[in-house]
Amino acid sequence: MVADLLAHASPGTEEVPLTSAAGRVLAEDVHAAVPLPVFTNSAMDGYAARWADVGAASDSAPVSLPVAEDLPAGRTDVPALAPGTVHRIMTGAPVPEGADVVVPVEATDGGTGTVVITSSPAAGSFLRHAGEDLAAGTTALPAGTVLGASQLGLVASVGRSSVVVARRPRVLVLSTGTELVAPGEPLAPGQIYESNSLLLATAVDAAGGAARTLHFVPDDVDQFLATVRAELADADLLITSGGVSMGAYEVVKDAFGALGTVEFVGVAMQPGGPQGAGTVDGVPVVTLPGNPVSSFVSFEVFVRPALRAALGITDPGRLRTTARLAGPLTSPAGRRQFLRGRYDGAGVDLVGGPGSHLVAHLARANSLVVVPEDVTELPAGSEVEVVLIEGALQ
Ligand SMILES: Nc1nc2c(c(=O)[nH]1)N[C@H]1C(S)=C(S)[C@@H](COP(=O)(O)OP(=O)(O)OC[C@H]3O[C@@H](n4cnc5c(N)ncnc54)[C@H](O)[C@@H]3O)O[C@H]1N2
Ligand code: MOO
Repeated sequence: MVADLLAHASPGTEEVPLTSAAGRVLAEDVHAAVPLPVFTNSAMDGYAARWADVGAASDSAPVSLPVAEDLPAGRTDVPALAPGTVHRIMTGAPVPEGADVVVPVEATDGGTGTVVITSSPAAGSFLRHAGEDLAAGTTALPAGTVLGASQLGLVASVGRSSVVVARRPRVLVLSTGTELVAPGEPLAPGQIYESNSLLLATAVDAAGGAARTLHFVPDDVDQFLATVRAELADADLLITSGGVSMGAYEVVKDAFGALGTVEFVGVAMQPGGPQGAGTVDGVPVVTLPGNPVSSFVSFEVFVRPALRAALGITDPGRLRTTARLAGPLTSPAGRRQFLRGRYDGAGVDLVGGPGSHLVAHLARANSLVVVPEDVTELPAGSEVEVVLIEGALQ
């Protein structure tokens, strides 16, 4: 449902300089305007030679040859190599026509007028051939690729200074709850610090969206609706937290329920049971439960993959693996449970219990352990499905 809502919320594309493209998602195929390597060049500092001239060199029968040219990296006029001569060459310099081997400087006396070569690598050694990494005209990166360090390095290597990327969906984040107080302020009895908006905004940004946090509101339907409606026009998605369960003061459910365009349901999962989704004034809305772990897990399960799919990311889900449970667990029948875990590459330890208020335990987790609806207990050593979340293996 969230994926369907967001599929129509894709906010188009924009061209950005490569220097501000980190983390963005390619909206075009990037073609290689040049091959990689751009030209055949040396992998070693040494001497470009003809193997026929140097192949037999040894300590007991060294080969002495005149050095015809000096080729530092960046030299653009490279004369061909005449038989019976060598060119001194540096790593990255173009290999001259006629050369079929580079003899590393360590196998020579390092001479500049004449060089004495005491051994030669096999014919063809230490040449990095034009196009062996990427042929000119082929696709360097397809649309849907997330641009991290190595991808940006590649795009720069084929000469591009800008790229067309998906615009970031603008995501409004709004927490509700009369008990909430901004961090840094004093707490009165019964009050707690508001944390979901920062948690969700950070998760939105990390998923590729552009979060804007509205000042959280108390459990007052009119104030809630006024706050939302004042901002909605500039948003591609609204995420709320809190106010969706069965209590007497469920501001989100009361306000949006009356509109008839947002559906509230109980999902057979834990945490994250009470959920809502729909549109308000035509803008997609997802209403997450207020318990912080429930908000986090709901975002992971429903919103993150939908947001990333809307951005055009080829593989929008988290990496999943199977791992052996360090200890036993129990799980309620009929609900898919997402327990917090710490995965070490082989096994997974549970971090805290199933309670959806356990934020300190959540912060120590690097994975979610998925327990299917029909499983009520598992012994230590069982294989479980593990979803790797931020910070996995770190
Ligand atoms: N009688 C029932 N009670 C509850 C049910 C139920 O089915 N029947 N479901 C429980 C489940 S499961 C969840 S999850 C919560 C969801 O409740 P709400 O979405 O209405 O959330 P709140 O009641 O507003 O808050 C729940 C909890 O989380 C704290 N909270 C809320 N917002 C924030 C925030 N921005 N930062 C930090 N902490 C927050 C809030 O203080 C509450 O402790 O309902 C159960 N109840
Ligand atoms: O199902 Mo609720 O989301 O755990 O506390």
